[in-house]
Amino acid sequence: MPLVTRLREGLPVSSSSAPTAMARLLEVQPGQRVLEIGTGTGSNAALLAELVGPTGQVWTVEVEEELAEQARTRLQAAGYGARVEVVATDGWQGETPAAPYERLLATASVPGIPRRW
Ligand SMILES: C[S@@+](CC[C@H](N)C(=O)[O-])C[C@H]1O[C@@H](n2cnc3c(N)ncnc32)[C@H](O)[C@@H]1O
Repeated sequence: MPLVTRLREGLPVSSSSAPTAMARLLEVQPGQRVLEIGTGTGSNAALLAELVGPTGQVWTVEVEEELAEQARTRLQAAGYGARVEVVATDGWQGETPAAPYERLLATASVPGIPRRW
């Protein structure tokens, strides 16, 4: 089940996605450069880092600055600081941090697929 991790005015604004939904997004290979839109807790970014391994790199963007900072702290504490870069930005409107990538996945709701992705 998805777990709501952040409420604003009583409405959910961030959650840890259901593991069954996450599993379908984790089709990455060792050595790949991966961009995730929607860092949330950072747990999916940690899984991606395990899958791409020491020769790969993960960038993950989170529009909520406080959530980005919390995820960055957690990922560093868990030993993923070198392989995961957390960027506080709007993945829909903003520039992506280190294009090009071999995989891009969005765990945030987006109204379409921007050309720059
Ligand atoms: C379903 S949660 C992501 C779950 C996350 N992958 C994890 O492992 O916990 C979606 C996240 O996307 C963020 N988000 C929503 N719109 C966004 C955007 N345009 N750019 C970046 N992050 C966005 C939300 O703030 C929320 O934290």
